[in-house]
Amino acid sequence: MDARDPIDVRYVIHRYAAQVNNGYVELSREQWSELRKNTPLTLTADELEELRGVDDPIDLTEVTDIYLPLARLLNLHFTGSKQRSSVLRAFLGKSERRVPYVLGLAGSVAVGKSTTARLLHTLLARWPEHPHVELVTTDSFLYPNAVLESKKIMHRKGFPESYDRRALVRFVAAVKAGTAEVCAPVYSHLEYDIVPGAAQVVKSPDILILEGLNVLQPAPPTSLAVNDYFDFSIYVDAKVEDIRSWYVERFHKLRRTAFEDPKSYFRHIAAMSYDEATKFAVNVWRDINERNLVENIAPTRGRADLVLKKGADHSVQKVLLRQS
Ligand SMILES: Nc1ncnc2c1ncn2[C@@H]1O[C@H](COP(=O)(O)OP(=O)(O)O)[C@@H](O)[C@H]1O
Ligand SMILES: CC(C)(COP(=O)(O)O)[C@@H](O)C(=O)NCCC(=O)O
Repeated sequence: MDARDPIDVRYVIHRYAAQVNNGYVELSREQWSELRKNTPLTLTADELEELRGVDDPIDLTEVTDIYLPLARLLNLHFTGSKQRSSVLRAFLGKSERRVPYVLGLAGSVAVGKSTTARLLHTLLARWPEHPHVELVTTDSFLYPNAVLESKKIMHRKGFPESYDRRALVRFVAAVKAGTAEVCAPVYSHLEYDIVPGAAQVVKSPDILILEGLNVLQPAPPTSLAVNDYFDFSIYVDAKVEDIRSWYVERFHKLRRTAFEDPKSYFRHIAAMSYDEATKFAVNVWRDINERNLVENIAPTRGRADLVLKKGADHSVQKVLLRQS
């Protein structure tokens, strides 16, 4: 074909545009919020108060504009995957089997993943078909501090090597396979460690939400990654400078609340002055969390099906949705 052929030129422009957007369609907050259509708000302000994380200013407008369109999209996608799985079973001449739908949720420390995860947990469980939804955070699969210390990687908590990746993959595979009860360990933010002997029992959910820093990390060669089991994935994104200030502000909030608990790993921080605590938080952010964000987490953003881009005030300003 002649390179100057107008059709060919359009094709080239289309290819270029797709490359620029990396396969995503980008929607402004206004465009996205219109996609709520008639999805009902099933949450009260008091219930939202219970779900939001420390220092997360989320309100019902954010739920209506951002999370209801997302719940609608997930409902359509969930229905589509159920149909695809039925078609496959019918083709194989096998009886129907419920295959759990797995939703991955990634992003930096302090970006607000846990609020998003808890909110989706509640909204999805309130769909008319009342699916059984379970939420698991990947901190459950961090190695205990004693193991991190023996590996000399205590300062790398949250980096890919600080997780028992195989145990996490085995856990998700067992849930996906329809196992009646699958146990996950339990992590305590207060004690900053795995709780010995404690377990979260996941009982054959219709939907599993798996939230964590590294859920979009690719697998080493010849291994499987947790995201191989995902039906849909979301990355919560914001500017590094904004997340840094959210981390430090939250640290000060925790200093006056959780850190005052005698069981808190960070109880010595409660006795520090404001300036000392700021210095401590800024150092932890810079040496651990920002480094992990830049080196490991942000590079996985392009693997997500949907990216929620937050502005400095924590509200979602843009949504990127993968088209294919
Ligand atoms: N040291 C801490 N003590 C008590 N709670 C904490 C501590 N660090 C984080 N949290 C809480 O744990 C949850 C997960 O935090 P994090 O991993 O930073 O993810 P995100 O902010 O994206 O939800 C949040 O609800 C946060 O408020
Ligand atoms: C526990 C975390 C690694 C998050 O784990 P996730 O559930 O995302 O796998 C993180 O909240 C954390 O504690 N990071 C270590 C550095 C810090 O204390 O901020």
